[in-house]
Amino acid sequence: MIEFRAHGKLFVAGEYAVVEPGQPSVLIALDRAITARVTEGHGAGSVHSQEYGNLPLTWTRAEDGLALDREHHPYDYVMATIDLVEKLRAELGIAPRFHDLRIESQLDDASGRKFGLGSSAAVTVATVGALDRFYGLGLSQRRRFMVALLATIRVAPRASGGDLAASTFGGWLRYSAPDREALAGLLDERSVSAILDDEQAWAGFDVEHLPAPADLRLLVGWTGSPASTTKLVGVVRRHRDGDYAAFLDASRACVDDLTTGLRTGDADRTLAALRRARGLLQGLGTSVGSQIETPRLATLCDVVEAAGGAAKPSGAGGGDCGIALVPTDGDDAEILRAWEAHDIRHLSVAVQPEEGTTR
Ligand SMILES: Nc1ncnc2c1ncn2[C@@H]1O[C@H](COP(=O)(O)OP(=O)(O)O)[C@@H](O)[C@H]1O
Ligand SMILES: C[C@@](O)(CCOP(=O)(O)OP(=O)(O)O)CC(=O)O
Repeated sequence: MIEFRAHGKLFVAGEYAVVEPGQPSVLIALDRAITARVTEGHGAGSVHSQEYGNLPLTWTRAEDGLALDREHHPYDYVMATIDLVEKLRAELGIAPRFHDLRIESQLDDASGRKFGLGSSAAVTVATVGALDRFYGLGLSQRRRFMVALLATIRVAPRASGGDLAASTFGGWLRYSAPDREALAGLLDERSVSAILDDEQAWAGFDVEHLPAPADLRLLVGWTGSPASTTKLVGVVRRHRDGDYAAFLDASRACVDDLTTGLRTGDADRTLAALRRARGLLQGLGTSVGSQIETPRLATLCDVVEAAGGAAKPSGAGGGDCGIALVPTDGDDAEILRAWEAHDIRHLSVAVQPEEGTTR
């Protein structure tokens, strides 16, 4: 049996700005993953996951591609990924086979509730990885990311792909996105292989490992289910005015500072950059009239500040996780007690070490 694990993620800085091609962000991969296991299928393909309840998703082949059971399942991340990988397989002249894919997630709790740890990205990267091995496509790590992003564009055209990068490359990462609108256009016109080979099409995409912060510990708290990320990104899009350009500049400067803090092992600079990143998201929320930092996320952060650390919402906000960095000689117990008193759930996650190189 073939198995592939892909990790969850959290944004550290650069959210919202990162949806613009070339705008930098910082992310971490987490030691919680989604596993995709694949075996030979017979007469049809299937996908089993708690996400689909008791009814597996099934597909067969039609003359012009895959024939999906759309009545029971929407065209989701897994299906978009299978569709794209099958297209690439055909382009490479590899014979078609059916496969049964089994997905297992550590990114939800027992009831299937999501913590905002990047399950859509992890399931996409895990599916690409498992099918790459199943068909022997020989994709490099970088190409697996690219295929995952092309599949994601079909489902969430505005997503930055930062979560896919964290899931693919692991560790602490600096990431900026290519132009997904342009890539979406190319997907209608050209073969997948031609797009993967065209360096120009990926302008803006950059990913680089960063060292973990010196003398700082990571803490993550979950504040409850958020508003829809797609909706929040849409709200920000509709408010792109003069302030937005200033926000992008400030976000870049902040991410650059964070990058320097990490690279030079400067804990004070790293903490200061995280605080600035929190302020930028607060300002963005105010300027678009949408709450990115909810009252509970504010409490999560304030508790950490009072204990000498720095914290901010991670990702789109409106709920979900806050991320904190605290000096290693500080008292975590005090923070965790205060979080608990405010009904903020501490998630015991750690950073998943980097895998391979990003080049
Ligand atoms: N275990 C899984 N099996 C199949 N698909 C999954 C699984 N987990 C997540 N997904 C896909 O990802 C989507 C959730 O994405 P999203 O709401 O963005 O959550 P997250 O913030 O965790 O990425 C689901 O609707 C589904 O399409
Ligand atoms: C706003 C963003 O920059 C970050 C959103 O991060 P989240 O981690 O909150 O998103 P989902 O897991 O997909 O719900 C949008 C993006 O980068 O695509």
